[in-house]
Amino acid sequence: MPEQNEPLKHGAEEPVHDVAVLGGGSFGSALAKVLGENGHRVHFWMRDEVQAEEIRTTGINSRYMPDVVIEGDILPTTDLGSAVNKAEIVFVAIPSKAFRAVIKENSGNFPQGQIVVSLTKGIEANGFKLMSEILQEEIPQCRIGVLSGPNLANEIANRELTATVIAAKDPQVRNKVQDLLGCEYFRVYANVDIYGVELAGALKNIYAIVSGLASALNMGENAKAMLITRGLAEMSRFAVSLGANPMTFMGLAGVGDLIATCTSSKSRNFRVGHAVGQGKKLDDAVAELGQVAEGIYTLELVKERAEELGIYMPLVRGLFEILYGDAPISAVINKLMMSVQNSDVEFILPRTVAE
Ligand SMILES: NC(=O)C1=CN([C@@H]2O[C@H](COP(=O)(O)OP(=O)(O)OC[C@H]3O[C@@H](n4cnc5c(N)ncnc54)[C@H](OP(=O)(O)O)[C@@H]3O)[C@@H](O)[C@H]2O)C=CC1
Ligand SMILES: O=C(CO)COP(=O)(O)O
Repeated sequence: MPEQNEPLKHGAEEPVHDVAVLGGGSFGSALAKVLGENGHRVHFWMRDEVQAEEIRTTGINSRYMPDVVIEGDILPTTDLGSAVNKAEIVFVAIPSKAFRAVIKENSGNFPQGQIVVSLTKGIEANGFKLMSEILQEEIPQCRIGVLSGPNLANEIANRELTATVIAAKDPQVRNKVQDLLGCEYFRVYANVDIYGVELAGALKNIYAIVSGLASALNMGENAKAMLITRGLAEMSRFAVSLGANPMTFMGLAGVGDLIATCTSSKSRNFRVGHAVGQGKKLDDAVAELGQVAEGIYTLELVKERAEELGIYMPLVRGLFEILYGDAPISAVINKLMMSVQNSDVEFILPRTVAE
C-alpha cells in the first residue's frame, strides 16, 4: 500500500484541475483528500470558518476525521461562490436536508456547462426528489452526475482499496470524473442509470439500519444473509417501479454498497440500528452518533411513498414500526417470518400471492 506522504498519481505532465468540494463532513473530506493527492487544486467549501482555518493550518478536520491529514493543494474556504466559480467540476457532499438550500442560494455562481456531481445518499422530503433532480431544477445550466458505491469515508481517507460508480448521461462527465478521481486505491466505474444509482445509495441506508439491529440481536449468518438479500429484492422492486434499471442493483452502487454498509459498524446507519437493537431510543442513538445517518429520514419517505404506490416493502414497514411506532422488535420479526412465502427473484418468477 502507498505510504502516507507519497504522491500517488499525478505526474508533472498531467494538467492540474481546479475542483470544488462542497461539504466539510466525513465524505467531503475523504473526496477532497483523494483529489488533493491526485494533484488537483481543491477549493474545499464548508460553512464553519473555525473548521476551515484548522484544515488550512493543520490539514486536519478534527470533528469528522481526526486521524487523517488532508494533503495536497487544499484551499478550505467559507466562500461558496468563489469556490464554485474557480472550479471545472464540483462535488457536493451536503446532507439531503440542506442540499437544496445550499445549491439554490448559490445557483447564480455555477457557470454554464460546469460539471456538478452529487455524492449525497438521501431523498428530499418535499416531493420525493433525488439530489440529481434538485441539481437539475436549481442549476439547469450545469451537466450533472451522481457518484455512489461502497464508499465508507474513513477507508477512502486511509487509502484502502475502493471502487465507486459515476452515473451520468453525458459520456464526457463520466470520463472526466474517472480521470480526476481514479488512482492506485480508487477505481471509478461508469453507469448511465442516474436514477437507479442514486436510489440504490439512498435506499441501502434503510437496510444498513436493519442489519445493525440484527447484529445487536446476535442473529446468525443465515439471518444476516436473508436480510441483506431480501433488502436487495425490496429496494430493487421499489426503484424499478419508479423507473430505475434493475440491473443497476447488480453493480457496485446496488449490491456492493449494500454489502459494505450492512456488514460494517463503520456505517453510521448500521450503528444507529445497532444502538436501537441494544435498547437505545432512536433520538439518543442519533445524538450519540454526531454525524448524519440519512436512512432514518429515507425510511419515513420510502414507507409513505411505497404505501401511496402500493409497493410491498415489509422490511421498510417493519423497521418503521420499530423506530417510529415503538413496536417490540420480536413481534415485528415474528410477523415478517410468518408472512406469505413467495418468489425469490421476482424478475424471473413474479410474485403471485397478495401479502
Ligand atoms: N461518510 C460516508 O462514508 C459517506 C457519506 N455519503 C453521503 O454524503 C453525504 C454527506 O455525508 P457526510 O459527509 O458523511 O456527513 P457528516 O455528518 O460527516 O458531515 C455533514 C457535513 O454537512 C455539513 N452541513 C450540514 N448542514 C449544512 C448546511 N445547512 N449547510 C452547509 N453545510 C451543512 C456539516 O457542517 P457542520 O459541521 O458545520 O454542521 C458537515 O460538514 C450524506 O448524504 C451521506 O449519505 C456518501 C458516501 C459515503
Ligand atoms: O454510504 C456509505 C458507504 O457507502 C456510508 O454509509 P453511512 O452513511 O451509513 O456511514
